[in-house]
Amino acid sequence: MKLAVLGAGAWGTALAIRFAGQHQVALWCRDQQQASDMQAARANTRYLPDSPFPDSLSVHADLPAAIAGAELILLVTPLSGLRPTLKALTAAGSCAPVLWACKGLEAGTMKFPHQVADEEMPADVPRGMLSGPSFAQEVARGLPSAVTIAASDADFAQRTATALNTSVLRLYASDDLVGVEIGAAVKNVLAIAAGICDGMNYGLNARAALLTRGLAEMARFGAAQGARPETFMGLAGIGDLLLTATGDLSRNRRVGLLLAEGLKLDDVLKNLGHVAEGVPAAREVLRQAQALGVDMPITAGVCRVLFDDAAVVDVLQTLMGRAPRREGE
Ligand SMILES: NC(=O)C1=CN([C@@H]2O[C@H](COP(=O)(O)OP(=O)(O)OC[C@H]3O[C@@H](n4cnc5c(N)ncnc54)[C@H](O)[C@@H]3O)[C@@H](O)[C@H]2O)C=CC1
Ligand SMILES: O=C(CO)COP(=O)(O)O
Repeated sequence: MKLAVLGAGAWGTALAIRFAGQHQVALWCRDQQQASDMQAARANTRYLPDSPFPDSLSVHADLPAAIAGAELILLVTPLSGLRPTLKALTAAGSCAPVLWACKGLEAGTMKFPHQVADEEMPADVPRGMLSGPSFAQEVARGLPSAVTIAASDADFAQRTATALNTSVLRLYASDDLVGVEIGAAVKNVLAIAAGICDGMNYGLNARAALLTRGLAEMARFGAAQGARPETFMGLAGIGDLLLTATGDLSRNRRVGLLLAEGLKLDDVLKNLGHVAEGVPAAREVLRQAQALGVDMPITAGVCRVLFDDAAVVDVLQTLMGRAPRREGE
């Protein structure tokens, strides 16, 4: 199959390398200089210096050239690039199916990626999301991983999972697109919380409680939007939550660790050198939860630390001071 991967950060590059083992892959990078550098080095020296490009991977700075003849487009910019990139695809007359791999809700609109896609893509073009526990560095190195392809069109999800499956990247199919998108957005917020918790040395008990109650929050938010409960027990729910909240390769967890050291958010983001989707997602998830009347105390606490300069000890006191309740609530 001929694939186009749009976005040459860590994740787009890792997916391009992985799928180039079996397919012809065109990797699009919006920056001409970075594209030339990658072409010359046959590697993404900025994000994945130790993972050389297979011969079947070509690099492009020109979008129409990258998507020419593509049978499937993987859109792997940060979430802020989803709408502009979909607009550019539509302007270029593309009607190839699209899978996005960016995680979050659109900043300012609270929209899920599929809602943005519904606004920007022709209605009949198949679309969905690739998500799940997958650090770019490990996927690029060919370490074993498993992720989910979700689409409202179950046949499209299954066909695409079958076509892209490799011996080191196992693909599962799901038709719960909104559930998978919610897992992806909320787990990043919870990974920031886990980083704060570990950075403050609150202990392993605290982290286990935080993640369990965080998962309950994720599932409540999902239930209010018609997602299936079992999705949150799957790769794109608890799977990605465990990885991101406990794995030190996570940028979102790192945000939390640095905040716990006392750094201000602006300095944290400057130091990171990568996108941390949990930061904009926290605000959008909380706004949407409030609009739906869903209680998300951990997300609210993360927002207080991120945007209101609240002291972590005060947020902890608020969380621990809540009235006892039944665990299923
Ligand atoms: N890195 C990882 O392990 C994983 C990342 N993701 C998701 O993939 C998305 C991308 O993440 P990374 O590649 O890791 O980010 P990154 O921070 O490594 O790189 C982002 C890249 O996107 C480029 N970019 C920014 N806006 C753009 C736009 N409008 N059009 C084209 N390119 C644009 C930047 O120049 C940069 O090269 C995020 O939503 C992230 O949550 C998902 C799974 C794993
Ligand atoms: O989504 C990811 C792994 O599945 C990557 O998480 P971070 O963006 O926190 O690094």
